[in-house]
Amino acid sequence: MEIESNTKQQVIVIGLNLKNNPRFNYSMEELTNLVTANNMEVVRTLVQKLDHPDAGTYFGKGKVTELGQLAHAYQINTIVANDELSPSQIRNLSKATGANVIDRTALILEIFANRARTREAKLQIQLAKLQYQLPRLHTSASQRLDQQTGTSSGGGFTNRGAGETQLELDRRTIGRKINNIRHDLKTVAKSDQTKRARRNETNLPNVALVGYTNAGKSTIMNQLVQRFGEHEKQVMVKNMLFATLDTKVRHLQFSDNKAMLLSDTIGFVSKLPHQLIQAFKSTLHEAANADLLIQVVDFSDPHRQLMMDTTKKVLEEIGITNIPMINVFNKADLTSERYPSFEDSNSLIMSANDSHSIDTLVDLIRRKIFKNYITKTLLVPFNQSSVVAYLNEHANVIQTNYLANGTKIKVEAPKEEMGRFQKFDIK
Ligand SMILES: Nc1nc2c(ncn2[C@@H]2O[C@H](COP(=O)(O)OP(=O)(O)OP(=O)(O)O)[C@@H](O)[C@H]2O)c(=O)[nH]1
Ligand SMILES: [Mg+2]
Repeated sequence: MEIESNTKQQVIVIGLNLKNNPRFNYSMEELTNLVTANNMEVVRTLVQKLDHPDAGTYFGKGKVTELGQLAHAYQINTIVANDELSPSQIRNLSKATGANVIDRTALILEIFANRARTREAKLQIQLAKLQYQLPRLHTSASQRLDQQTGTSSGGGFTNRGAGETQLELDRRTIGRKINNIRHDLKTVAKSDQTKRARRNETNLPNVALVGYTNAGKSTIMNQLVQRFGEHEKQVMVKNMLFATLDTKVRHLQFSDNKAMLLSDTIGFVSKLPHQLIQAFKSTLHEAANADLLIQVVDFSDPHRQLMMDTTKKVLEEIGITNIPMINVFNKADLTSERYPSFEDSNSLIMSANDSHSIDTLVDLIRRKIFKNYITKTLLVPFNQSSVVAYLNEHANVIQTNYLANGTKIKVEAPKEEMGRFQKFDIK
């Protein structure tokens, strides 16, 4: 549900531009989007150029004073920092400004906590939050963060009363909770593995949509499911960061009896908290096992190259390398670019809302994943009609003729599959 803008919590965002980082503006813009995604509103932005963050207060002394004055003048009681801060930086900055200080990691964890829907996603985010809180147990800022999160997400320790939660949070309790969650996650992972094994048995090509959050992955998934899958299996699309938090796999069936599995995955963002990397790893099995990755990029975003770099980095971080990838430069309808068109043979400029674009994308995907298909003409004796029936059901039958000595059938199938019918081969 949307909350009216006047009820949004107003915040000041702060960031350090270390050594004139060329990605700095992009990361500040991203932070603003993350703040908005967490139903808060950026009122002011304050940045400082430094070579290193101040070990005690993140910003340098003069800037901290300026921040305190700004917070006072605008009556803002929450400050969001663009980096992960140490517990003492949070404590000192909070004390010096009189405001609650949240760092980028806590913000992302908070968004995830509010979005998580499935049991696995909820467990993963609880685990990440506990790992974040463990070294911060005694900071006043973490108390406030606990109080905020205590009311916002379901499941686990967070749905108890805020005061009670704080009292309970000693290291031992957290340690025990972490163990319990790990145990629960193993059980969930086991049932997922079974499902995955069942899917792998089908031997279908696996294609995964990956990329930066809000690029249009789920929209593309829905367009493809609508045409080639079961209509009712649409996934959620929303104009917000991290709309998708769990991988969804759909079976797509083409009219020529070829089929594939398509996975929609969680979106990426830069400087992903390391506590969340494991969560990403476990929800990205499908991408890790894919035969083809489709990287979806918001082509209308001026930072698209940095977003692609982010995707590359996150994929590397979670160990997904060496899988063939095509690029979909989506949302071209918001630009003056002609679409659908190819930037190069692996990069399609398109719009998910345009059916011609979707056709072109499907062609591209099919060219990549059905490379191993070959066409043969077979002559199957009439007493082996089950072979003809099998081919009609599982392969792409292009032409059938009934001759005196059997059924002549021109058929397209994967090379390995075709080997089984070699004895009927007449060409
Ligand atoms: N104009 C335009 N909007 C698009 C296009 N594709 C997607 N959108 C919109 O972009 C927003 C995000 O789309 P999603 O499909 O949810 O994006 P996503 O990549 O799945 O995002 P996450 O799940 O957060 O990673 C939605 O408001 C879509 O309607 C497009 O080609 N053109
Ligand atoms: Mg999505």
